[in-house]
Amino acid sequence: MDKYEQTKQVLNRNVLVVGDNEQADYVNTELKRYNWHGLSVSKNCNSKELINKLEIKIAIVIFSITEQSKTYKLIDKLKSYFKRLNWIAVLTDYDAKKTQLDPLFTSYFVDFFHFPINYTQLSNCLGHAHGMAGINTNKVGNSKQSDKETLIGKSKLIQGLKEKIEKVSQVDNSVLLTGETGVGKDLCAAIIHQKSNRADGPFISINCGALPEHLIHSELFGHEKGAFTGAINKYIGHIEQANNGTLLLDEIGDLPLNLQVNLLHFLEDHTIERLGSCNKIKVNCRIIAATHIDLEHAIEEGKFREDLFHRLNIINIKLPELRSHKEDIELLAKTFLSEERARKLILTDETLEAMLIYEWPGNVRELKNRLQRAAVMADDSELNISDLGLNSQKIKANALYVSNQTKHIDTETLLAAIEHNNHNITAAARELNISRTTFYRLVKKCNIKL
Ligand SMILES: Nc1ncnc2c1ncn2[C@@H]1O[C@H](COP(=O)(O)OP(=O)(O)OP(=O)(O)O)[C@@H](O)[C@H]1O
Repeated sequence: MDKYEQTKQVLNRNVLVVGDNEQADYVNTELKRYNWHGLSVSKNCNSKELINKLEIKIAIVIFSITEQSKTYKLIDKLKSYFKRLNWIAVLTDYDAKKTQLDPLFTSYFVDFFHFPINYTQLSNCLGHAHGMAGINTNKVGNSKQSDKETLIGKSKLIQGLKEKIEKVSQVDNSVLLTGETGVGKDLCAAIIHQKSNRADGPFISINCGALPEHLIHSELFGHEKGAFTGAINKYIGHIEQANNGTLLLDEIGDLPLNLQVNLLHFLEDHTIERLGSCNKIKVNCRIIAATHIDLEHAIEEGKFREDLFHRLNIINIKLPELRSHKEDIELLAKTFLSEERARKLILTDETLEAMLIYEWPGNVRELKNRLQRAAVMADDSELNISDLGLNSQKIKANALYVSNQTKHIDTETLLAAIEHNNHNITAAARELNISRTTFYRLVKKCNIKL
């Protein structure tokens, strides 16, 4: 790198600030005093808003503690644009005595702040994260191969999964990928596409849970100019964009019922109508749907159409939780670390042991995030347990929860959690530290009527 490039890199102190306008503007103004240039995006950011900010390496997201899981989804979505972004959280309503941070929190963020912000500390933290991200980006930029998606793991479960993927890629039927959050459903969908004879076509992915209900219809099916107030231009929807390729419908369980009908029609006759038009357009795309919820239970609850389920479920692949193939943890960890930075990072025996005891509720995503965070935070080349944000208490508590969960969380405990959380299943599952899928399974097993 010549002197000019070096200077440019030092001066390039850009930081993405994700949040509501007023808060983001306030943070940006303060950061300017420390020579940081904040580029704001809203929480409903679209691709146009993001595309000219791709050079950024660090980001701040401002959110309330009640929005933790929503924020993780947003970060996951942004990851498809910014592959190597180091995230810092700013909480609007943190109270050290009362606030309970979600177990996944430390796997998403390198650090967190709350109002009133100490901007000197925030600036130092940004400096550190920016420097480390610089090293990461250079490394990734050199390796074309890293763009290729691969499933890591030598266990029987992952080998079996690879074999299924191989078979499924050779046919053109719809596929339903199920499994807990972070087990690699999106990754498998991308691999199926890459291995199929549609590989030269587009791979389009849409998260049905991340879009407001009134936007999903036009996002999926497109619209004509003037179809509704605000439709200034024609818009080609995701299904049409995926013509000759593959469309991944992520979080299919969140698709509103009325759109489930439209999707079913599409799967039957492979034609769509853009909003505001009666013309049928033929589209040739393969559908892969993914969900971490129990769709059969959603059918019983009247939230998911049975006919659509059977259409999508022609091939069903259930991805294993990381805790059921712990023998892959070392390989996964070493591979992720080797992608992280130029300097070699070593896992000590003690760290590895702790990683094998921990039950990874957020699965491979959590493992990857914790290692990315550790790569930024570690003071030397040996990664220890605290660099991973795992202390021994947390590991034991987590192991206990999961072993309880797999043995017996009794009816009373389930009912109490449902009651405490005003029938909010996500919150009740979180209280018991189990996934929603497991929660529904247990509810079913205990014959509890929700
Ligand atoms: N076996 C694996 N080998 C390599 N990387 C993996 C593996 N499984 C998951 N990952 C990585 O873990 C992260 C999470 O995976 P992915 O987004 O595919 O999970 P998911 O099951 O779709 O989660 P969600 O239900 O929350 O959308 C990604 O970065 C993915 O590349």
